[in-house]
Amino acid sequence: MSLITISGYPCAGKSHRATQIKYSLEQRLADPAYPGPSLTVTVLSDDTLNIPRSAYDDSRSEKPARAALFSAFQRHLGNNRIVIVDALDYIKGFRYQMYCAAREAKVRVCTVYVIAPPEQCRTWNTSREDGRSYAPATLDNLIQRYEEPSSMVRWDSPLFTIPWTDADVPADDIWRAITHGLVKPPNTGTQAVARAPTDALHTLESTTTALVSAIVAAQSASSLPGGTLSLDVPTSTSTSAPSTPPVKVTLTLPPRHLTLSELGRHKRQFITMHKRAITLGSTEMGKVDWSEESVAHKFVGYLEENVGLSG
Ligand SMILES: Nc1ncnc2c1ncn2[C@@H]1O[C@H](COP(=O)(O)OP(=O)(O)OP(=O)(O)O)[C@@H](O)[C@H]1O
Repeated sequence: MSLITISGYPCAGKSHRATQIKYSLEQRLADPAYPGPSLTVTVLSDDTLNIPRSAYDDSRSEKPARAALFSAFQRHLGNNRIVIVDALDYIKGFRYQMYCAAREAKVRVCTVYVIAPPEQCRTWNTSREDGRSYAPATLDNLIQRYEEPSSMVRWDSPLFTIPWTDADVPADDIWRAITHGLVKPPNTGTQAVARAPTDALHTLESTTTALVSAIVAAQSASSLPGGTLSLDVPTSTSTSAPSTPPVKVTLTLPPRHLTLSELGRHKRQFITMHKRAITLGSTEMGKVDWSEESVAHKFVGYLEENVGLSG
């Protein structure tokens, strides 16, 4: 019935907030002053799935961990549940993917951004007594790669921001969002299809090519390598109908210049991975949405994961 996605730096206090939110929701569910259907609140986290913090030490172990979280989330999305995904959820593409699945399941969504300064996260990580600390280098790396949620994008909104200094969570606002907020119907952009559309391969090729060209152009226009790039990716729709805006993406790159051949290699790998899904209708991460916007965001997520680690 509802999805609450928690996102924040490692050791920023996400589980602490998830516990507060769960408690506040359960209080309201038991209170006749808040009439409504009978719901259960389920928290999904690395801990409930027995994923150790060391899974984030490298991309080989991180990917299956994320896939496990995503499939647990899909299994739990149901009519009588409020699902709280208490995880790093630091990749924009991953939050987008959960949002698409939630819309497909016609559930209400909201995102909770748990904020703590890096220094505070390091302190809490060091003083942690539950044996669930991150390796210091992993913690720093995750903070560096963290993609902040934004209330300006539909997959992160409504967005509730909780600073580390706040004693409480905005329980009433969260309650309203997930019990009375708009249930967005699946649209052409988020509807997963049983079979890929016939132009899926073309979309894969053209969107990834456009994105690679936009990265190359942005790199040559910038004096410093790396950093965060905001790109407009032209799509076939925006090219043929100028009133349709290009897809806007933000991409965080490692501090070095990416060559066209490296980007081309990642593009080919991404296409190969997804070609299989054209025939199967899904990947290990679930059904595939073949819209140009979705492909662009997925490719951005793929590049951020793979380019950052291959340098
Ligand atoms: N607001 C807070 N005040 C005091 N200590 C806190 C606060 N938030 C978190 N901590 C401490 O930081 C540590 C990690 O907290 P928590 O598990 O909530 O963080 P997390 O973001 O869920 O971590 P992870 O990234 O490992 O999932 C715990 O030892 C906890 O006591």
